[in-house]
Amino acid sequence: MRIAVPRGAMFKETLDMLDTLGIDTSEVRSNDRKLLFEEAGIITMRPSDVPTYVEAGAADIGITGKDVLAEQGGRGVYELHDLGFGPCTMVFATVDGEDPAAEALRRLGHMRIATKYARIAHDYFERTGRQVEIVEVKGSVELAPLTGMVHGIVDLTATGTTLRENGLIVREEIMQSTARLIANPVSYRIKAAEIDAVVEHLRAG
Ligand SMILES: Nc1ncnc2c1ncn2[C@@H]1O[C@H](COP(=O)(O)OP(=O)(O)OP(=O)(O)O)[C@@H](O)[C@H]1O
Ligand SMILES: O=P(O)(O)OC[C@H]1O[C@H](OP(=O)(O)OP(=O)(O)O)[C@H](O)[C@@H]1O
Repeated sequence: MRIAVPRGAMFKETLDMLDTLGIDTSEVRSNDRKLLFEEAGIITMRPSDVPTYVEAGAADIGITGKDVLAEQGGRGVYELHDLGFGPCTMVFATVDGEDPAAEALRRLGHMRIATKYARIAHDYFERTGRQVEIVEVKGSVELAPLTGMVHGIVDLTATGTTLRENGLIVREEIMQSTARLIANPVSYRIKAAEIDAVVEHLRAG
């Protein structure tokens, strides 16, 4: 069985979880640049690429954030288990101390929002009856409103440090996210016993 493992924020806890399944992750831990670990059956990548590899069957199962799955909605993968780690919240945030009257007026019109999560942001504002123009950025989203380029951001927060350090405050919470175990639908049938054993083990905690 091949497993798609996200590097970055969920990397260490993912490897700790795989250890509990009896998978030897020592080579992965000691190798920053290598991507495919044949013996352990692990391939490593950015969290947002995990659904792509799992959907294509290049990995049988994978670990990624609920936020990633929401943003990429409609992927052909099964979501098997909430792993609980990697908690964070998708929020709408703006510059602190802004004039409430100006904000109320703007809500009647058109807001410009910077985000890496265009679909989540678009759907959220549409659902709540507001028109927005989405400005897609690749990272450090918190910078965008400080330059006046946008009125607010939709981004993940965990400790709140990044927002605070940049003078931004949470206006609205959009969704909670944690790491999820996903599976390729064909693998889920062909390797049912193996994958079921993993899920059972995780459910048992
Ligand atoms: N404190 C956190 N901040 C941001 N993301 C977190 C946090 N804790 C867990 N996560 C999860 O980790 C993912 C982001 O991980 P990371 O920052 O390593 O990725 P990235 O380099 O931004 O890659 P990508 O381009 O795939 O989003 C999020 O999608 C989320 O599910
Ligand atoms: O609330 P905090 O604990 O401060 O964490 C939130 C920050 O972490 C993430 O950024 P990441 O490090 O993934 O970089 P990015 O902005 O380039 O995506 C996220 O986009 C926030 O910027």
